Amino acid sequence: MKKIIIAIDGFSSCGKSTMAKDLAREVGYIYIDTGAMYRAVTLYCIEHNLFNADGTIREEELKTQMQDIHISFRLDAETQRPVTYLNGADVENRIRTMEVSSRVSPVATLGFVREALVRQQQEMGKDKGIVMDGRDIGTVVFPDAELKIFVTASAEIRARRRYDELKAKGEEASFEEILHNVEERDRIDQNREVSPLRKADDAVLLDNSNMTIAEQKEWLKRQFDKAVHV
Ligand SMILES: Nc1ncnc2c1ncn2[C@@H]1O[C@H](COP(=O)(O)OP(=O)(O)OP(=O)(O)O)[C@@H](O)[C@H]1O
Ligand SMILES: Nc1ccn([C@@H]2O[C@H](COP(=O)(O)O)[C@@H](O)[C@H]2O)c(=O)n1
Repeated sequence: MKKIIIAIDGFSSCGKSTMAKDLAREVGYIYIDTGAMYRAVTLYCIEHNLFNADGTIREEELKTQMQDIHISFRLDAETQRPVTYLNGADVENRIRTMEVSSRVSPVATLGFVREALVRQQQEMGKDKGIVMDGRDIGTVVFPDAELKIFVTASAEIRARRRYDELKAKGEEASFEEILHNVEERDRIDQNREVSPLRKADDAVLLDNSNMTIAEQKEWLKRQFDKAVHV
């Protein structure tokens, strides 16, 4: 069967990685979470004092240090889930904190950061057989992807899902703070100059506000089956 590229874009916390990961596992494709890459660069900035006290980024310093930032993914042998590594260290949990979530979107507005990460993402998908999720996969990273999905759901539903997830993990979380973060990231992602978040003209729109995880998984598998049998 021919191998294709599946680009899944959409708003923050709408279930992109859940459905992308499930599909990749089912059809034996590689899964890449590009948000994790922007989060890893943000963690690097936090740990190397590249944020000023007012929250702005020391852009020139980050630009010269981009060559020192090496991001990779490895599959956890036990969970079979991808784990994000930054310069050889497992940062999977550290990139999911509210601190990183609240600082990542400004980092992702920087053209030189995007150029470096997009280059790596294109290299990862050069042999196809990949499911990649993010904000610009169908528009910029793989404009010729055979299957493009754009996912959305109401901000309240997305924040509620993230809140429930954190609570289930036993983590402190405020619903209001999460809702604010989700809305603020959407605003920055949609309005940035470089590669703003938007639906590609040829992407299939999915509003999963009233869908279960199982339903959206089946829906995506049907889209995949159609795309590979063209
Ligand atoms: N249809 C659904 N119904 C209920 N919960 C869902 C659904 N889809 C995903 N979730 C849950 O919502 C949360 C966010 O999902 P996920 O991490 O896949 O979103 P995302 O779009 O990849 O987020 P981000 O933009 O932050 O990377 C997770 O807890 C996930 O289990
Ligand atoms: N292709 C992408 C992926 C992500 N971003 C930015 O990173 C933030 C975190 O992404 P998550 O998928 O983990 O939520 C996101 O809010 C974007 O600012 C991006 O710009 N392009």
